[in-house]
Amino acid sequence: MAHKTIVIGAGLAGLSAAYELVKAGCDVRVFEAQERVGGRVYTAQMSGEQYGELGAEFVDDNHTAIKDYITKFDLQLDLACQFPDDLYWFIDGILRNRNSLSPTQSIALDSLYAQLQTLIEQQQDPPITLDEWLEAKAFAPFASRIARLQAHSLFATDAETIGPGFFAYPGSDSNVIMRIRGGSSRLVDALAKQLGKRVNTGNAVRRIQQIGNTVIVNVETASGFVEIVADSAIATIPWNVLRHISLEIPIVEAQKEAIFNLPYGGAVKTLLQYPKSFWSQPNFGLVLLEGNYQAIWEPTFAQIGTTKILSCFSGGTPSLNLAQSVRSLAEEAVRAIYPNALDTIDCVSYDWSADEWIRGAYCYFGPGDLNRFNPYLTLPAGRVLFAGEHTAPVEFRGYMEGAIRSGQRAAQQVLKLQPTETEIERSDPYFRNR
Ligand SMILES: Cc1cc2nc3c(=O)[nH]c(=O)nc-3n(C[C@H](O)[C@H](O)[C@H](O)COP(=O)(O)OP(=O)(O)OC[C@H]3O[C@@H](n4cnc5c(N)ncnc54)[C@H](O)[C@@H]3O)c2cc1C
Repeated sequence: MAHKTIVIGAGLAGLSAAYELVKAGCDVRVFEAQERVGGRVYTAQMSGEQYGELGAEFVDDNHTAIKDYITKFDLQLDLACQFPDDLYWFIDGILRNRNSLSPTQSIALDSLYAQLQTLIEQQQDPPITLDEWLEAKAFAPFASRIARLQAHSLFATDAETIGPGFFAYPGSDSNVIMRIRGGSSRLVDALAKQLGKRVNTGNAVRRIQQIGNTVIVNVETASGFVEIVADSAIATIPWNVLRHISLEIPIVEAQKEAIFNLPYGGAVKTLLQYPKSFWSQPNFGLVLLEGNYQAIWEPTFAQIGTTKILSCFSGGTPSLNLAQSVRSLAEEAVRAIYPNALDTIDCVSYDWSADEWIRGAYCYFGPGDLNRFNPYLTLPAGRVLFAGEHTAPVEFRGYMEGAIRSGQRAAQQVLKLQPTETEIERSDPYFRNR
């Protein structure tokens, strides 16, 4: 009798875990609260057969696990940006990239990155916020502004809350970022197709219990609550959602504390569609700016059609104050850089903090929490394993790469579990014939 595993959540972590377990011969069922799979991967189709991403978009060159799946499922990658040339800062009304910074600005930035690198090398996790750390180190004002901007645009949080120990991990020092041709959802769809009817959407898990060696998961379906029994479970849902689910499992206090306290930033992504291009450089690039939206780029760079989309990203506290004005505020952000911007023809926007099954953008670590929580992110709680971007190796947290790696790691943890008594009983002819 095959080992039975319940996977909770059909984002990239859950789908990867399920896919790997099915390949290894396990009996897997995936329960997803929403009617669609993908979680924070969500491609929006816009007019003219163009598309943009409301969630995850960029694939870094060193993101090998996602690139392996992309190859395996016969998907293609398109170039999005090359660094340093395509990274711009719009500061004090001037659009600059690394080549056009003043010597003083360059030195300030080099000094910031060198100090952050030292934090990584020495595994330091100072018990102060990034804001306090910037003050304490007396960086030049330009470097501090860039760091605060990156807290919003990359980590979806504020310099006043994130710890410098976590902020130091920028994810990758990749020179190239790419995107999946046809949209990130293509990868989700490919994984879900492999799993077929094992994936149950519109099924929210409300309780996870372990009794003896059996895991019992309570699921809310369209026709009421059902209890599903298995040998193990993998919970891939964000911890700010998991903390609202009843957990009756053997879990150590420190891990519970991490589940209840791991913070998530906020993010809104607003896609503006324009009748044609109006910017100067061939690749709009990745433009970081201060204000309501802190990053703008063009997902249609390698797409066919004359219409163009700009992705406008708002992270941290500013993202919580956009309310109903997303379109006009995003248009305003674009006009700040390009006063001759055309009128938009379409707009789609998504607020990740308002999604009750995600409740934020991605996890971040407050002062001193990186070293405090790290040992408990992947620790099994009895026969319940944890996956999701928040449990990935630190440099891949907040990325699709992290979600996939975490799912693959949790699948390996399941495979290492000893057969339960139920399994032994089921496979023993004496028990089978009784
Ligand atoms: C705005 C934004 C931009 C991003 N940009 C990038 C990028 O450019 N590149 C990149 O690599 N990454 C990016 N990311 C991060 C990336 O999207 C995530 O790291 C990754 O998709 C997380 O996958 P996951 O499986 O861990 O979680 P999720 O995708 O959140 O999956 C968890 C699933 O669990 C479900 N769920 C929740 N509660 C329950 C329950 N009780 N019962 C059943 N199901 C439940 C949810 O509905 C969800 O589908 C971005 C994220 C956001 C929000």
